[in-house]
Amino acid sequence: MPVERLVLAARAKINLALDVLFKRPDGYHEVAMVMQSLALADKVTLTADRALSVVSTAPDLECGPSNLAYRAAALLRERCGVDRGVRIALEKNIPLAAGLAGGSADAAAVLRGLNRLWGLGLTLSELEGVGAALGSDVPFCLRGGTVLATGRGEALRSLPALPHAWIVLAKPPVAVSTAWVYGNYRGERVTLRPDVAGMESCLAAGDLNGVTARLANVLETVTVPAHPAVAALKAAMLEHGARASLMSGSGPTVFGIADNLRQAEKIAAALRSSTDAWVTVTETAGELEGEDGTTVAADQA
Ligand SMILES: C[C@](O)(CO)[C@H](O)COP(=O)(O)OP(=O)(O)OC[C@H]1O[C@@H](n2ccc(N)nc2=O)[C@H](O)[C@@H]1O
Ligand SMILES: Nc1ncnc2c1ncn2[C@@H]1O[C@H](COP(=O)(O)OP(=O)(O)OP(=O)(O)O)[C@@H](O)[C@H]1O
Repeated sequence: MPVERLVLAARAKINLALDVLFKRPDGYHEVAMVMQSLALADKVTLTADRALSVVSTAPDLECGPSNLAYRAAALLRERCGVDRGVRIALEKNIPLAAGLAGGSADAAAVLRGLNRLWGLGLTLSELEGVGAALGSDVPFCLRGGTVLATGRGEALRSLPALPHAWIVLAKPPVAVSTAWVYGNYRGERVTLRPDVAGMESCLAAGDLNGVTARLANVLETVTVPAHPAVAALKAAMLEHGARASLMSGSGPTVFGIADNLRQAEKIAAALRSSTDAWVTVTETAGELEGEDGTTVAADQA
């Protein structure tokens, strides 16, 4: 029976390391990043339809042709000469404009799902190529796990999985534009560059302490002065017992690494008096592949 409906997890990411090497002639910045998937996820439901449409649980999110999930479906349809549509329902659990790649994760889930729903037979590497045309974080969101991303973020090499870690996320009530952060980046203001090679060695050795000791993100030099709440949250994470804390991506979300679930819940509870906070856990790429069990046929929908 052909698949008529698919339910996919669109997982959030954090950047364990983010270095900016130089500004390229095409306007993008050359980066070196260690990226990590989280269990925190939007739920993306794809239902076969004649037209292309998006609905979402987030009242502030534009669901028309500018939505990244819509753009992903439209681009794949055009590239593969498909004459069908799809109804995309987004249950948004990842906060918007947070530095957690929520939109990119939705786009990646749509590409992965439509590859099956429309029977396209594209490889992961072909899907990553389509994803790169939508945004620099989309190829990573397709692959998942623990990954070294270079180029503008689209050139990927999978790394040994980060040892399972409990993560606390806290987002100050401000939205940060990624383009603004890169546009205001000045390399000369950076005092601490991430040791990406050292972090890779720690991952190969399964050394979580070594990874946490090397967390660094040069984009903090742009976002923190504009939003002091980010620095305050980083300090609060440590004060309440996190092993380490860092801003994710272009921010403003801060993540902390906790020793266990109990401690993570305790840190999140303490932070919730002043801001939104979530507890989640790291995910491996294998856990992403295992989602086929959520497929439902049309008559069960
Ligand atoms: C901050 C990160 O989220 C870290 O993972 C990514 O580097 C950003 O990825 P993204 O949101 O998918 O970014 P894109 O949608 O490709 O680009 C948004 C804007 O950010 C800037 N940008 C992005 C990526 C990059 N390597 N250099 C840049 O200068 C560009 O001005 C671009 O117009
Ligand atoms: N499906 C989507 N989900 C969330 N945001 C979307 C989506 N489609 C388009 N957007 C737009 O993209 C902007 C950035 O949202 P997103 O949640 O992806 O940010 P982010 O977490 O900072 O991403 P990144 O870490 O990749 O820079 C939002 O302000 C929103 O207008």
